[in-house]
Amino acid sequence: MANGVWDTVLIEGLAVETVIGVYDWERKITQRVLVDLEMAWNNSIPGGSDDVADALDYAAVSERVSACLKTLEPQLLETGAEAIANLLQSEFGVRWLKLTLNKPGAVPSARSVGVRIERGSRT
Ligand SMILES: Nc1nc2c(c(=O)[nH]1)N=C([C@H](O)[C@@H](O)CO)CN2
Repeated sequence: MANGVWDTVLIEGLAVETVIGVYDWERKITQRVLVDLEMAWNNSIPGGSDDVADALDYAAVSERVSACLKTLEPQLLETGAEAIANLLQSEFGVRWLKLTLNKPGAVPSARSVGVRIERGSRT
């Protein structure tokens, strides 16, 4: 555990309206995807400096994640999840993340359906 980063930055329930789905009718409409993110970050540094430049800026991440899903218009939630994980690692330097994409309403008899992935390492 020594030298590992166990702090995280959270985004919960980020709502994104985008074209998503495998069926023809789904390619003609937008649907709501809910994004939940937990991202490893050493929060002791911004906690000491009080400078957002040292923080993982959840506002910037939210904007980028939303733009990614809107541009990608994926068929599968899995495709969207992989794209988000890749951009968080390459553009924001996030070393570990847990990401959940929910598509409420996709299965009317379920409260929600979705996928969850975990990428990277905290050590
Ligand atoms: N594992 C997945 N299963 C399904 C997905 C998906 O993205 N990942 N998508 C669909 C359809 O688009 C569905 O949401 C339409 O109701 C079906 N299964």
